[in-house]
Amino acid sequence: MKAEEWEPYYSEILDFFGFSREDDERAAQILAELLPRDDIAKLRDAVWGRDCIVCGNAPSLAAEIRSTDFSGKVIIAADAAARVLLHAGHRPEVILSDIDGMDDDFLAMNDQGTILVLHAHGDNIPLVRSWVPKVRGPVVGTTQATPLAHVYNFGGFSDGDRCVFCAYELGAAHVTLIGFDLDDRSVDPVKHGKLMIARKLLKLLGHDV
Ligand SMILES: Nc1ncnc2c1ncn2[C@@H]1O[C@H](COP(=O)(O)OP(=O)(O)OP(=O)(O)O)[C@@H](O)[C@H]1O
Ligand SMILES: Nc1nc2c(c(=O)[nH]1)N=C(CO)CN2
Repeated sequence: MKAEEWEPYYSEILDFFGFSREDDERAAQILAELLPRDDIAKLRDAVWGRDCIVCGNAPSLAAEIRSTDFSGKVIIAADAAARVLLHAGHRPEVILSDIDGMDDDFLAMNDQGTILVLHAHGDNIPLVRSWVPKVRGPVVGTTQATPLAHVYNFGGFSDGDRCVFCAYELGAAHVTLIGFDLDDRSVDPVKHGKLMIARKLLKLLGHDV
C-alpha cells in the first residue's frame, strides 16, 4: 500500500487509541539503530509468486491447522501463532511480530531460517531494545509510521493484518487466512478494537473475515 493511501487509516488509528505518532517514529529510529542487518531480499524471495497461508492467533488456530494442507505453501505466522504452528510440527517461513509474543522459541526458529519481521511502535520500545540485539538469523524491521532506510511500512496494524499486507506487498500470488476470529468475545476491549481495525484493513485487500 502506498504511503499516501496508508496515512488516513494510520491517522484514524492514532486518534482511536490515543497513540503518539512521535513515539512510533522514535521506536522506528531505535529499531533502525539496533537491527543487525536488512534481509528484505530474503523475505521477498520467500514470498514472491508463492501461495501463502497467513496464520492469526485465534483460539481456533490449532484445530484449523489440523484441517489445512500446507504443502507447497509459504507459512506466515502472526506473532504467537508461530508457537502454535511449531507445536503442531510446522515451523513458519516468516513471523511478523510486534515482539510482545516473542520468546526463545522465536530465536530458535530464526536460527533454523525463519525470517523475523519485527515491528517497532511507541509502546514496545523496551521490547525492541531487549530482543532485537539477540536476533542471529534473517530479520527485517517494520514501522506503521514513516518508513526509514531499512525499516519498512507495508501497511497494516495488528500482527495478523500486517502479515497479509506484507505478503501482497512482496508479491505473493495468493493469500489464504486461517486462525482469524475477529468476533472473538474472549478478548479485552483494546484487543477487540484492534480486531475491528484488522477487519476493516483486511477488507481493503479483498478479505472479508
Ligand atoms: N481471536 C483472535 N485473537 C487473537 N488474535 C487474533 C484473533 N483473530 C485474529 N488474530 C490475529 O492474530 C494476531 C496475533 O495474535 P497474538 O495473540 O500474538 O496477539 P497480539 O500479540 O496481542 O497481537 P497484536 O499485538 O498484533 O495485537 C493478532 O495480531 C490478530 O491480527
Ligand atoms: N503505538 C502502538 N502501536 C501499536 C500497538 C500499540 O499498542 N501501540 N499495538 C499494535 C498491535 O497490537 C500495533 N501498533
